[in-house]
Formats: sequence, C-alpha cells, structure tokens
Amino acid sequence: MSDSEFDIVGPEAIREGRATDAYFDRTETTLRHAGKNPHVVAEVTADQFPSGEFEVLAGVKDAASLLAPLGVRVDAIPEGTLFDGGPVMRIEGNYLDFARYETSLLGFLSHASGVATAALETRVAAPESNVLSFGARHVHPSIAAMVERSALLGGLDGFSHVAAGDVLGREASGTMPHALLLCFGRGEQEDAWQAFDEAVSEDVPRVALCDTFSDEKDEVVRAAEALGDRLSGVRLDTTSSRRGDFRHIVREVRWELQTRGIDDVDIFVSGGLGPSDLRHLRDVVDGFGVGGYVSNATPVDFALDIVEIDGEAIAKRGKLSGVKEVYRTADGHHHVGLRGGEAPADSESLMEPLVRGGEVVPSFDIDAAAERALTDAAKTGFGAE
Ligand SMILES: O=P(O)(O)OC[C@H]1C[C@H](OP(=O)(O)OP(=O)(O)O)[C@H](O)[C@@H]1O
Ligand SMILES: [Zn+2]
Repeated sequence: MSDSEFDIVGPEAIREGRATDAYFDRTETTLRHAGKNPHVVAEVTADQFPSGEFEVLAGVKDAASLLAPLGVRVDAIPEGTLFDGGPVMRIEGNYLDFARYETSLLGFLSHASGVATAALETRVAAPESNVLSFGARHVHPSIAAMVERSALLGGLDGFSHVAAGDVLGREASGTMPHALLLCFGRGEQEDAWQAFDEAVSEDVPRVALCDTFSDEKDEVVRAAEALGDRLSGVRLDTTSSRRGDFRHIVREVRWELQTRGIDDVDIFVSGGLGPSDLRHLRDVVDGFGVGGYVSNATPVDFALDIVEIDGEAIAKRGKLSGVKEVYRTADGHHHVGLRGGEAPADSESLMEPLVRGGEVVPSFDIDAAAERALTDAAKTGFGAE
C-alpha cells in the first residue's frame, strides 16, 4: 500500500499496467492457463455507424506513448480530427501484449476527447474572441495538464493552470480573484488594483476584476480612474444572483468607458459561461474565461473491441466484425468500410500509422491539431447554430 502524499495513480502504475480493471488480471491468468494468446485486431470506436454528431479526437499522444513499448502495431486518425463514427484507432498484436492497457488507453482518449470537443464548441461560438480555459479548479489536479492541453487542442487561446503550463511548455495566464479585492477590504478596490499594478511583473496585462463589492459600472470607472492608461482590461465575473442581463451590463460598461474617451480597455467576462452565452456576448466583449463547460465535459464513450482473431472477422453483439477503414467524403461526412474495400469517390482515408516497431510515428503539435479541428469543424458544420 503506497503511502504517497496524495491518493493519485501515478505514471509508474500506468506504465506497468496496474492502472487496469481487475478483470484483465483474471483474463491474463485464464488465457495463460489455457495457453491462448491469439493475434487480434482491436478497434477503438464510439459509434459503430457515422452519427452526424461530431467529436474531436484527443489524448492520442499519451495513448501512443502507452502502446509503443508493447510490441503492437497501431493506426489512428490524427489528433484534432473530428469523427462521428467508426474506429478512431486500430491495434494489431498478440492480445495479452496489450489487454491490460485497455483501461488506461480508453481513459486517455475518452476524457481528453470530451474536453477537446467542449472546447471546440466554445471556440466556434466566438471565433474572433480571446477564449481562455479557466476550469482547472473543477477537476482533480493530477489531470490539469490533460484538461489544458485538450482545451488548446479544441482551439482555445490559453489556460490558467501554472503546473499544466510547465508540462506543456506554455505560460499560464489569468487576471485576479475576488479574494484579492476582499483582502484589501470593502471600498478599497483602488488600493487592490494599484497594489497589483505595483507588484506584478510588467508582462502581465493589468486586467482589473470589477464586480466584488459594487456595481460593475461603478467599479470599472473607478479602475479606469485608478490605473489610467495602465489599465488594459476589466473582468466581469458577475455572480448569477446579480447577473440579470449580462449583455446590457457589458454595454453599460463599454458606454461609460467610451464616454470618457477610453477605447483601449478590453472587457472580459467569465462565470458559468457556455457556447450560447459566448454567441450572445461575442459582439460586445473582447474575451471570455470559460471554466466548467470545458473542464467538466463528459468523456467520449469509447470502447475497445476485438474485430478479428487470427485473420477471421469476429465481434460481440452490437459491434461490427472485420477490420475497418474510415473515410471522409467531400461533403465532410464520414464513411466506414471494410479494410481493402472500395473507398467512396472523392474521399480521404483517415487512419494513419501511429506506432511501428516500438516507435511512435507522428510528432505531436498542439497548434497543428487545433488547426485540424478548426478546419474539420468548418467542413462538417460542427457547432453551427
Ligand atoms: O464558472 P466557470 O465557467 O467554471 O468559470 C470559472 C471562473 C469563475 C470563477 O469565479 P469565482 O468562483 O468567483 O472565483 P474567483 O473569485 O477566483 O474569480 C473564477 O473566476 C473562474 O475563473
Ligand atoms: Zn470570485
């Protein structure tokens, strides 16, 4: 029993195959006892048939790292690709070489793909706006890097979690919490904003949180008067009990700034926002902090199913036997067919080599994957209202 500081399943357990469901231990014991370890092809699939409901594939980088040392051959559709049916990954090898890794494999793909899909929904809802991932507080700290990487892969512009930034090699960003204003006390907002301006390094934009004690309009005018042209933005995180017509509040704030000749102060909003809020506010605000809608996204319901054993097509009830290819047709839809079958006219086959000879084939670039997701979103009409 490990006496580690926190109850967290670490990378060692994942690598050793202990991050698995107990029935895979039983499976290994039983198959070894019976002298069975067939050569299989297994596919990761969410929907057997194209559903028209697209999701973003993410988590492929960690999945590749997990599978590479196992002596299996893996193909997958690239990270960031939108899919709506058929396999997203195919594993070929002796079943016992990878059986116990199913749990972690699906966990890597399911959770990250759910978060990336939610992030893309917010991205396409406000394509011109600055949208930051602020939801790390809602999830277990051990998965913050997955959440923030998936948010970037879904097209978001930045994130708030510092340690996730260490993992991703990117700078976390954010403004200031209500706790800062509270520590200076009621009526002392100017002192708080000015102390922030004096203390925080110059490269951090001066974005004042303006909704702690009094009306947003009042606090914004006071922040502008307190910081002058050092103020680069204001954040309104108006709590739901006071929110009313958030759009109207933002327009009042913009009016009070503009009537004072202040045109270069950005207005950011946050707090319980989802795609419909972003669509409703995108023409009056400059940026969004989106938290729970992205970080708390439902994982994609992937399953790993054997579809061929020793060259014979086979599948459990509810699944399609045989090794399949996935194609994207010219109209952005997907087509699933048996490997070796005829590809639809004007289609592209989506599966690419992921692991060969123990090596991960592709390099992984978050920005390229995000670009792919945005391109696919346009092709498929993803998130269109
Ligand atoms: O609601 P979500 O979409 O998850 O957004 C997460 C936002 C909202 C939250 O406000 P508070 O809970 O008031 O926290 P703080 O006082 O630190 O701003 C905090 O500012 C996060 O950045
Ligand atoms: Zn707050």
